[in-house]
Amino acid sequence: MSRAIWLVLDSLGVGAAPDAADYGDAGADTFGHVAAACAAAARGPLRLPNFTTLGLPQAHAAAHGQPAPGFGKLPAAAGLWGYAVERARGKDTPSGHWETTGVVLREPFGVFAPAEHAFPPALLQELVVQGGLPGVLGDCHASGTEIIQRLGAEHLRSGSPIVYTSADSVFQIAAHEQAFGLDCLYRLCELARRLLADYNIGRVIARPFTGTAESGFSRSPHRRDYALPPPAPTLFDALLAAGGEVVAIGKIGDIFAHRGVSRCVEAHGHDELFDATLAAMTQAGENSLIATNFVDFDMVYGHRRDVFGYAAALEALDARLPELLQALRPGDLLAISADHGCDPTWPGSDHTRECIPVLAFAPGLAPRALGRRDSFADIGQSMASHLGLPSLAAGRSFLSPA
Ligand SMILES: O=P(O)(O)O[C@H]1O[C@H](CO)[C@@H](O)[C@H]1O
Ligand SMILES: [Mn+2]
Ligand SMILES: [Mn+2]
Repeated sequence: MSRAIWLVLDSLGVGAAPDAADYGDAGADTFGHVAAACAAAARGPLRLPNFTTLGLPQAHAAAHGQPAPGFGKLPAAAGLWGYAVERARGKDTPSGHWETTGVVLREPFGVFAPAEHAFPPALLQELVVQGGLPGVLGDCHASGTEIIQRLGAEHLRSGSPIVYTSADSVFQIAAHEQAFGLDCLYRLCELARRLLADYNIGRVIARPFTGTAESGFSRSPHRRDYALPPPAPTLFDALLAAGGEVVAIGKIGDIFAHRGVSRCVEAHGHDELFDATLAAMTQAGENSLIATNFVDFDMVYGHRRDVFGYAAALEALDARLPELLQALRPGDLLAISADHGCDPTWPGSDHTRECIPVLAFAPGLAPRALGRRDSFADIGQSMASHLGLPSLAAGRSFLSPA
């Protein structure tokens, strides 16, 4: 009789991965650099008392070799804490989430090179013809908030949607929510998903925005991701097959292409996501997994290189952790991790190849250091073992005897 609650702090890396140099990310450290910026600023060091109880700064210190600035004397944690390296080659959201649930990607996703024209002309031509478009704008690597300011007015004049990508395996389409229409944008993304069948691109993402040239443009909350499904059964599939329940909160459903999910809960912003997690914890029965992705760390702060925004979001989530800890029942396992880094002090606007924190807490579980885990899959394997499921294809449980 058990339940698992898995919180993904999207992009909260705890230091460069051993192979970070292959990604141009040697020295990246999302948690450490946020902590360092705070310790050096008038606002003062990061205050994370509850994450410290769970072992987050301890996990960072283990991965990085020394405590982050502002975390000199680290107390003993009350749970299990360590860090994990990603076996899949990639630093994107689906690779990280899927590996955590037992599916290690053998072939990395395809990406579009940062050339003057990022996309193959034949692909764009098909999109224009089949989509009945006057043309497309963009066709480049870009930050999503920047490109709508740059091309939003031209999009309104021409009716041509803005297509762009990043170091992630994504084909993103930005269009005005009212002028272009949300349904038209979603349909266009479905077409793009079909046209990309041979390109192994992880996600097509609809990026609707609102506003005018005069007032400026801003993205609406109606983003929608069209992801490839995981190439093999995940922890979610295993739990469903065993008659359990999987509650996917926020982006989780999209990331798994809605496979292995019993119920999706839409929520925007960390407070809503947190509230939805608490609500699911009161409703979910035995043999259930509640998975929540806290996306703003990545989308609102990491990619935007907003280091103090990142810090404030961490502190805000920390302040709410006691509510969640109090909601844990005997038999519940809380696992907290991340999916990649997105160091807000790093050049550019892309993810960073980093180790992730591995935190686990359960009533009655003796605290312990987990050290370095060789795959994110150890987290899923541990949840599988906690839930009494057969072993997943990858990962070593840290709950079973070594
Ligand atoms: O700059 P925006 O549009 O937020 O893009 C970010 O979000 C996408 C999905 O994670 C990636 O392409 C990343 O670069
Ligand atoms: Mn992510
Ligand atoms: Mn991202």
